[in-house]
Amino acid sequence: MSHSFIVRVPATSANIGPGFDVVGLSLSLYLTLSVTVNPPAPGDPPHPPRLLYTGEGADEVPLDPYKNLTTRVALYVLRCHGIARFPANLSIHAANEIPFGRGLGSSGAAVIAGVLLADAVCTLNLSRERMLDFALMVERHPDNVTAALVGGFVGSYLRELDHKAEEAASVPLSEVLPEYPPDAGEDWGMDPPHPPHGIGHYVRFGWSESIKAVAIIPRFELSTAKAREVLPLSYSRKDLVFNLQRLAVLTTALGQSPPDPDLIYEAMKDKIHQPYRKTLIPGLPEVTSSITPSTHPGLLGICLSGAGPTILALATGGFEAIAEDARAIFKRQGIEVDWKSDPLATPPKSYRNARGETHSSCRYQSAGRADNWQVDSEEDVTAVAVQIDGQVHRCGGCRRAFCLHPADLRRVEADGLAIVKRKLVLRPRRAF
Ligand SMILES: Nc1ncnc2c1ncn2[C@@H]1O[C@H](COP(=O)(O)OP(=O)(O)O)[C@@H](O)[C@H]1O
Ligand SMILES: N[C@@H](CCOP(=O)(O)O)C(=O)O
Repeated sequence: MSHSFIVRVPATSANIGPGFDVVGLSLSLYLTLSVTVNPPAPGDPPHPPRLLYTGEGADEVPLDPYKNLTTRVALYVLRCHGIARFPANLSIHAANEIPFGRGLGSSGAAVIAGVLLADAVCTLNLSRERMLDFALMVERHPDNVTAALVGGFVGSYLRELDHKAEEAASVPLSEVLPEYPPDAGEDWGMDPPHPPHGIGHYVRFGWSESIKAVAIIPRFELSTAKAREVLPLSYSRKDLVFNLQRLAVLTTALGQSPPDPDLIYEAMKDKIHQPYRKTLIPGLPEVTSSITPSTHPGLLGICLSGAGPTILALATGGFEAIAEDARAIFKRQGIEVDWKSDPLATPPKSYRNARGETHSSCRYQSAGRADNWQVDSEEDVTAVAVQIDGQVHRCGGCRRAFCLHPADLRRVEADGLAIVKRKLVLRPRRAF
């Protein structure tokens, strides 16, 4: 019988000003993998994984599963579990809404999608923590991958490892994800470096429902690696204290209702990365200094998103004026931008399963096991199976239904997807 499931991973905005390499916020733009494993037809040899890619990055992303970031990460996770290859007759359609190299966590999402793909396709039953270990072997700052995996506004740190574990976690990326030569045989790249256990630790902060995000996205790419090269190796105590003071205030201030613009605007300033990146992003200092809560009512704070060049504004209103004025500043520098606000907004609701693990909200909630969900909110959850392109999709874990929060259910309905099975489950206590 054929088996299909969907993995859905959100974009993220890292740093939020002072939280360099520490905080991340998931956003409502997604990388979605529709995955099908078909049994081989009698007499047909099993075919290798087929990758189809649409949306952002489609013209540049490799479709060879041994070269594509998501499938290479999946293969790395499988090989750490002694599984040499993907299941036969695997087809993956990646539909991507996250632009590459803009500071919206496209690579973090691709890495998390690879870990979730491996987990679902070979039923590895990895815990959230173990998934994070694998992701952190590839993307070594935890801010994006953690927010992409668990959803919401999160802070994370990397545990201090003992010498042996430190060595294991510091192997060059080329050994974790080796480039596959064209003649790579089945055993090639086997026995990769395994991640130490418990590398990353995180906490989710509160988020005021009235705060929305506006992303102002310049039409040029800036690789995160390049934007990290311009950063110094050491900082003055004054600059470190400047950031620490603001970060401590920011993580609580963004959860308060109503949010306080004066407190948040100042708390989103930074002296650790943005001043050094302004050479790569003409217009950055003008945008962050001239768009303020007094010039733009509704604005709470404004910063570089991740390594840039996207600008992230947090606001309760006045989205268009913020974005259009930022556009005018960039235009004077000869840079065109696109901007998105609602539904690029509140972090998705998250769900907790019986083991207390939280999952980022997926439209079809399939990025993990859907068994025995405990729901964070008091709202009802509906279990559905949906039909996409004539195929019925169910949860990657229990394969019986997706568990949808009402907002996600409305989105499924708005997308016009055929819901082939539906059951209302009020705060489920056991698998259905
Ligand atoms: N969905 C994807 N599938 C495969 N590779 C991807 C995907 N998303 C991003 N990448 C890779 O990651 C690169 C961008 O990563 P990076 O420079 O860290 O920028 P950012 O994460 O801010 O978008 C892309 O150029 C591409 O090589
Ligand atoms: N903390 C990192 C975050 C990079 O995020 P990305 O979305 O640009 O990949 C940094 O600032 O370098």
